[in-house]
Amino acid sequence: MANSTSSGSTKGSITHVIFDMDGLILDTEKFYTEVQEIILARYNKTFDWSLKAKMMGKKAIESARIFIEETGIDSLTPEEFLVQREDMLQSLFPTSELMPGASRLIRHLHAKGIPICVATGSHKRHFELKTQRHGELFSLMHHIVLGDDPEVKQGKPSPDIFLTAAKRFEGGPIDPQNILVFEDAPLGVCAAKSAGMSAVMVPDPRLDSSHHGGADQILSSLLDFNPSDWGLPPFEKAAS
Ligand SMILES: O=P(O)(O)OC[C@H](O)CO
Ligand SMILES: [Mg+2]
Repeated sequence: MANSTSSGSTKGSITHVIFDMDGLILDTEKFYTEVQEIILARYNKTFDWSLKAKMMGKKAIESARIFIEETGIDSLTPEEFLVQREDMLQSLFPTSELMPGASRLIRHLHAKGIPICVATGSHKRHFELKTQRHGELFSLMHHIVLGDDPEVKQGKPSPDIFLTAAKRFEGGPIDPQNILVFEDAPLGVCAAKSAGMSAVMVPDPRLDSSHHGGADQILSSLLDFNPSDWGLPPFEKAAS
């Protein structure tokens, strides 16, 4: 995938950064895919990325409803789908690994004094499991907004979660024009843009490019991010 940038974004005015978590900081989307494939097989159906694109980034119950609607599995309710996947997810999440370039970028921005936070559709119980091995890295975040936060009325693509995250920075609410969001999911990019923020998308390469619309910049990996493109302090060394 070629890296690309669209015009019209507010490059140079970025003062704050919001990170998505699943599929962006942590390589956890593969767990959701694996578990969905297992459940679909029970109903003689197969997984496809257009379904995943509609589910990624949403709150659990919202994505479960989409799963049932889109697959037409009428013998399963969204709540039962969540129960079926829970044991499998609970054993996979504690093994979560970082996505390439995530640690380097988070540590760099933190060291340069750029306020950073996380806005994830993931709820608290899953967040704790996923971040078990990464507590020190997540402690660099000024704050973390979770999908089950009472202020987040609707999941992505609603802007709720990003506007809540903008409020909670020191001196908040921060003007959305000064915020850069990193996202892997089409609905996440849509939420960031609806919030009036700039969005860098780092999509899974298997996601069809028709789902890339709306992002201000598309990257193959966080390792390819150049802070100077956005007026942020440059890395001192090239990525290794
Ligand atoms: O991509 P996130 O971090 O918003 O997480 C959302 C769900 O938990 C997984 O798609
Ligand atoms: Mg994500």
